[in-house]
Amino acid sequence: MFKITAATGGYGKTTIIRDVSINVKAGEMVALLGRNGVGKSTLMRYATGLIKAEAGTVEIGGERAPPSPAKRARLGLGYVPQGRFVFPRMTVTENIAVAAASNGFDAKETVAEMMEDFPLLQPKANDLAGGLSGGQQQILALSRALAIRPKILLLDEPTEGVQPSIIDEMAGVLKRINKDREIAILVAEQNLDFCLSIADRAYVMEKGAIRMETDRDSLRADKALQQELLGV
Ligand SMILES: Nc1ncnc2c1ncn2[C@@H]1O[C@H](COP(=O)(O)OP(=O)(O)OP(=O)(O)O)[C@@H](O)[C@H]1O
Repeated sequence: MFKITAATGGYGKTTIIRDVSINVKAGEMVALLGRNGVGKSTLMRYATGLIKAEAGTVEIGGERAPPSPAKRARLGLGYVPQGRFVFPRMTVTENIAVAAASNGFDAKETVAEMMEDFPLLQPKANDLAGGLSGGQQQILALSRALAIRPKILLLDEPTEGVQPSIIDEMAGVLKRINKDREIAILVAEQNLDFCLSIADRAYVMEKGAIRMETDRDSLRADKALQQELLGV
Protein backbone atom coordinates (compact mmCIF):
# COMPACT_ATOMS: atom_id res chain seq x y z
CA MET A 1 0.00 0.00 0.00
CA PHE A 2 2.75 2.41 1.04
CA LYS A 3 6.29 1.55 0.24
CA ILE A 4 9.64 3.29 0.42
CA THR A 5 12.39 1.44 -1.39
CA ALA A 6 16.11 2.08 -1.07
CA ALA A 7 15.64 5.69 0.01
CA THR A 8 18.77 7.81 0.12
CA GLY A 9 18.59 11.54 0.72
CA GLY A 10 19.36 14.47 2.98
CA TYR A 11 20.01 18.19 2.91
CA GLY A 12 22.22 19.82 0.31
CA LYS A 13 25.35 17.72 -0.01
CA THR A 14 24.80 15.94 3.30
CA THR A 15 23.26 12.50 2.99
CA ILE A 16 21.27 11.60 6.12
CA ILE A 17 19.29 8.48 5.25
CA ARG A 18 20.83 5.65 3.29
CA ASP A 19 19.17 2.77 1.52
CA VAL A 20 16.07 2.77 3.71
CA SER A 21 13.22 0.44 2.77
CA ILE A 22 9.97 0.19 4.68
CA ASN A 23 6.40 -0.73 3.89
CA VAL A 24 3.02 -0.23 5.49
CA LYS A 25 0.18 -2.49 4.41
CA ALA A 26 -3.45 -1.39 4.12
CA GLY A 27 -5.00 -1.09 7.55
CA GLU A 28 -1.69 -1.31 9.39
CA MET A 29 -0.33 0.99 12.07
CA VAL A 30 3.47 0.99 12.10
CA ALA A 31 5.91 2.84 14.36
CA LEU A 32 9.24 4.33 13.35
CA LEU A 33 11.47 4.33 16.41
CA GLY A 34 14.93 5.61 17.12
CA ARG A 35 16.79 8.08 19.26
CA ASN A 36 17.10 11.78 18.54
CA GLY A 37 18.73 12.61 15.24
CA VAL A 38 18.75 9.13 13.66
CA GLY A 39 16.80 10.44 10.66
CA LYS A 40 13.12 9.72 11.36
CA SER A 41 11.94 13.19 10.35
CA THR A 42 14.23 13.13 7.33
CA LEU A 43 12.69 9.84 6.18
CA MET A 44 9.22 11.38 6.52
CA ARG A 45 10.29 14.43 4.51
CA TYR A 46 11.72 12.09 1.89
CA ALA A 47 8.38 10.24 1.74
CA THR A 48 6.42 13.46 1.27
CA GLY A 49 8.78 14.78 -1.40
CA LEU A 50 9.90 17.74 0.71
CA ILE A 51 13.55 16.82 0.29
CA LYS A 52 15.14 15.71 -2.93
CA ALA A 53 15.72 11.98 -3.38
CA GLU A 54 19.30 11.01 -4.17
CA ALA A 55 18.05 7.50 -4.84
CA GLY A 56 15.04 5.31 -4.17
CA THR A 57 11.32 5.29 -4.81
CA VAL A 58 8.02 5.85 -3.02
CA GLU A 59 4.78 4.03 -3.82
CA ILE A 60 1.40 5.24 -2.59
CA GLY A 61 -1.61 2.98 -3.04
CA GLY A 62 0.35 0.84 -5.49
CA GLU A 63 1.33 3.80 -7.66
CA ARG A 64 4.84 5.12 -8.10
CA ALA A 65 4.79 8.60 -6.52
CA PRO A 66 5.88 11.59 -8.60
CA PRO A 67 8.38 13.97 -6.91
CA SER A 68 5.89 16.79 -6.17
CA PRO A 69 4.55 16.91 -2.57
CA ALA A 70 1.18 18.23 -3.83
CA LYS A 71 0.83 15.29 -6.23
CA ARG A 72 1.74 12.89 -3.45
CA ALA A 73 -1.01 14.41 -1.30
CA ARG A 74 -3.45 13.84 -4.18
CA LEU A 75 -2.40 10.20 -4.32
CA GLY A 76 -3.44 9.95 -0.68
CA LEU A 77 -0.41 10.80 1.41
CA GLY A 78 -1.31 12.73 4.56
CA TYR A 79 1.41 14.25 6.73
CA VAL A 80 1.50 15.81 10.19
CA PRO A 81 4.98 17.31 10.58
CA GLN A 82 6.84 17.55 13.84
CA GLY A 83 5.81 20.69 15.71
CA ARG A 84 2.22 20.29 14.45
CA PHE A 85 2.10 22.82 11.68
CA VAL A 86 -1.09 24.89 11.70
CA PHE A 87 -1.76 28.42 10.43
CA PRO A 88 -1.73 30.37 13.73
CA ARG A 89 -3.54 33.44 12.40
CA MET A 90 -6.38 31.50 10.83
CA THR A 91 -9.31 30.11 12.77
CA VAL A 92 -9.70 26.39 13.41
CA THR A 93 -12.41 26.23 10.74
CA GLU A 94 -10.28 28.07 8.19
CA ASN A 95 -7.32 25.78 8.86
CA ILE A 96 -9.38 22.72 8.00
CA ALA A 97 -11.11 24.42 5.05
CA VAL A 98 -7.79 25.38 3.42
CA ALA A 99 -6.46 21.83 3.75
CA ALA A 100 -9.61 20.31 2.22
CA ALA A 101 -9.68 22.80 -0.66
CA SER A 102 -5.99 22.18 -1.43
CA ASN A 103 -6.86 18.63 -2.42
CA GLY A 104 -10.12 19.51 -4.17
CA PHE A 105 -12.55 18.53 -1.39
CA ASP A 106 -15.59 20.50 -0.27
CA ALA A 107 -14.46 22.79 2.56
CA LYS A 108 -17.79 23.11 4.37
CA GLU A 109 -18.53 19.40 4.31
CA THR A 110 -15.03 18.56 5.51
CA VAL A 111 -15.16 21.06 8.38
CA ALA A 112 -18.50 19.58 9.52
CA GLU A 113 -17.06 16.07 9.35
CA MET A 114 -13.95 16.97 11.34
CA MET A 115 -15.97 18.78 14.00
CA GLU A 116 -18.05 15.64 14.41
CA ASP A 117 -14.94 13.45 14.61
CA PHE A 118 -13.05 15.73 17.00
CA PRO A 119 -15.60 17.21 19.42
CA LEU A 120 -12.88 19.04 21.35
CA LEU A 121 -12.48 21.35 18.34
CA GLN A 122 -16.17 22.34 18.32
CA PRO A 123 -16.06 25.09 20.96
CA LYS A 124 -12.87 26.40 19.34
CA ALA A 125 -14.20 26.52 15.77
CA ASN A 126 -13.89 30.30 15.45
CA ASP A 127 -10.78 30.74 17.59
CA LEU A 128 -7.39 31.48 16.09
CA ALA A 129 -5.35 28.28 15.86
CA GLY A 130 -2.34 30.02 17.42
CA GLY A 131 -4.25 30.41 20.68
CA LEU A 132 -4.97 26.70 21.15
CA SER A 133 -3.07 24.51 23.62
CA GLY A 134 -0.36 22.18 22.29
CA GLY A 135 -2.66 19.17 22.41
CA GLN A 136 -5.50 21.01 20.71
CA GLN A 137 -3.13 22.17 17.97
CA GLN A 138 -1.98 18.59 17.49
CA ILE A 139 -5.57 17.44 17.03
CA LEU A 140 -6.15 20.33 14.59
CA ALA A 141 -3.00 19.37 12.67
CA LEU A 142 -4.30 15.81 12.52
CA SER A 143 -7.71 16.95 11.26
CA ARG A 144 -5.96 19.04 8.58
CA ALA A 145 -4.10 15.95 7.42
CA LEU A 146 -7.34 13.93 7.41
CA ALA A 147 -9.10 16.67 5.43
CA ILE A 148 -7.23 15.52 2.31
CA ARG A 149 -8.80 12.01 2.72
CA PRO A 150 -5.46 10.18 2.95
CA LYS A 151 -4.89 6.48 2.40
CA ILE A 152 -1.69 6.64 4.41
CA LEU A 153 -1.01 9.08 7.20
CA LEU A 154 2.51 9.99 8.35
CA LEU A 155 2.79 11.46 11.84
CA ASP A 156 6.04 12.91 13.12
CA GLU A 157 6.27 12.79 16.93
CA PRO A 158 2.63 13.59 17.62
CA THR A 159 3.07 13.28 21.40
CA GLU A 160 5.91 15.79 21.68
CA GLY A 161 4.97 18.54 24.13
CA VAL A 162 1.47 17.18 24.60
CA GLN A 163 0.05 16.58 28.07
CA PRO A 164 -0.63 12.94 29.12
CA SER A 165 -4.44 13.17 29.05
CA ILE A 166 -4.36 14.36 25.43
CA ILE A 167 -1.79 11.67 24.55
CA ASP A 168 -4.30 9.03 25.64
CA GLU A 169 -7.00 10.74 23.63
CA MET A 170 -4.70 10.86 20.62
CA ALA A 171 -3.97 7.13 20.89
CA GLY A 172 -7.73 6.54 20.87
CA VAL A 173 -8.24 8.84 17.90
CA LEU A 174 -5.49 7.15 15.86
CA LYS A 175 -6.85 3.68 16.60
CA ARG A 176 -10.30 4.86 15.54
CA ILE A 177 -9.25 6.45 12.25
CA ASN A 178 -7.04 3.46 11.49
CA LYS A 179 -9.95 1.08 11.99
CA ASP A 180 -13.02 3.04 10.91
CA ARG A 181 -11.55 5.02 8.04
CA GLU A 182 -9.13 2.23 7.10
CA ILE A 183 -6.22 4.67 6.96
CA ALA A 184 -2.78 3.10 7.22
CA ILE A 185 -0.54 4.96 9.66
CA LEU A 186 3.22 5.41 10.04
CA VAL A 187 4.17 7.19 13.24
CA ALA A 188 7.65 8.40 14.17
CA GLU A 189 7.97 8.50 17.93
CA GLN A 190 10.21 8.53 20.95
CA ASN A 191 7.33 7.72 23.29
CA LEU A 192 7.55 3.94 23.54
CA ASP A 193 4.46 3.42 25.67
CA PHE A 194 2.40 5.33 23.14
CA CYS A 195 3.77 3.18 20.31
CA LEU A 196 3.25 -0.04 22.21
CA SER A 197 -0.36 0.96 22.78
CA ILE A 198 -1.13 1.62 19.12
CA ALA A 199 1.35 0.06 16.67
CA ASP A 200 1.25 -3.47 15.27
CA ARG A 201 4.82 -3.38 14.10
CA ALA A 202 7.88 -1.14 14.32
CA TYR A 203 11.03 -0.25 12.44
CA VAL A 204 14.01 0.82 14.48
CA MET A 205 16.32 3.39 12.89
CA GLU A 206 19.95 4.01 13.70
CA LYS A 207 22.35 6.39 11.98
CA GLY A 208 20.14 7.00 8.97
CA ALA A 209 19.43 3.31 8.30
CA ILE A 210 16.92 0.68 9.39
CA ARG A 211 18.55 -1.42 12.06
CA MET A 212 15.70 -3.88 12.56
CA GLU A 213 12.02 -4.57 12.15
CA THR A 214 10.05 -5.91 15.09
CA ASP A 215 6.48 -6.55 16.15
CA ARG A 216 4.67 -5.21 19.17
CA ASP A 217 5.06 -8.34 21.32
CA SER A 218 8.78 -8.69 20.62
CA LEU A 219 9.31 -5.01 21.36
CA ARG A 220 7.34 -5.30 24.58
CA ALA A 221 9.52 -8.23 25.66
CA ASP A 222 12.84 -6.70 24.60
CA LYS A 223 13.75 -4.61 27.64
CA ALA A 224 17.33 -4.07 26.45
CA LEU A 225 16.12 -2.51 23.19
CA GLN A 226 13.61 -0.38 25.08
CA GLN A 227 16.34 0.96 27.36
CA GLU A 228 18.50 1.71 24.36
CA LEU A 229 15.71 3.56 22.57
CA LEU A 230 14.88 5.55 25.65
CA GLY A 231 18.53 6.36 26.11
CA VAL A 232 18.71 5.25 29.76
N1 LIG B 1 16.97 21.15 7.57
C1 LIG B 1 18.09 20.49 7.85
N2 LIG B 1 19.27 20.83 7.28
C2 LIG B 1 20.40 20.14 7.55
N3 LIG B 1 20.48 19.06 8.38
C3 LIG B 1 19.35 18.68 8.98
C4 LIG B 1 18.10 19.36 8.76
N4 LIG B 1 17.15 18.74 9.49
C5 LIG B 1 17.77 17.72 10.14
N5 LIG B 1 19.10 17.68 9.83
C6 LIG B 1 20.08 16.70 10.33
O1 LIG B 1 19.67 15.41 9.95
C7 LIG B 1 19.94 14.45 10.97
C8 LIG B 1 18.69 13.66 11.26
O2 LIG B 1 17.70 14.53 11.80
P1 LIG B 1 16.17 14.13 11.90
O3 LIG B 1 15.42 15.32 12.36
O4 LIG B 1 15.74 13.46 10.66
O5 LIG B 1 16.22 13.04 13.07
P2 LIG B 1 15.07 12.47 13.97
O6 LIG B 1 15.35 11.02 14.13
O7 LIG B 1 13.75 12.83 13.41
O8 LIG B 1 15.31 13.19 15.34
P3 LIG B 1 14.36 14.12 16.19
O9 LIG B 1 13.62 13.21 17.05
O10 LIG B 1 15.33 14.97 16.94
O11 LIG B 1 13.53 14.90 15.22
C9 LIG B 1 20.48 15.23 12.15
O12 LIG B 1 21.88 15.11 12.13
C10 LIG B 1 20.09 16.65 11.86
O13 LIG B 1 21.02 17.56 12.36
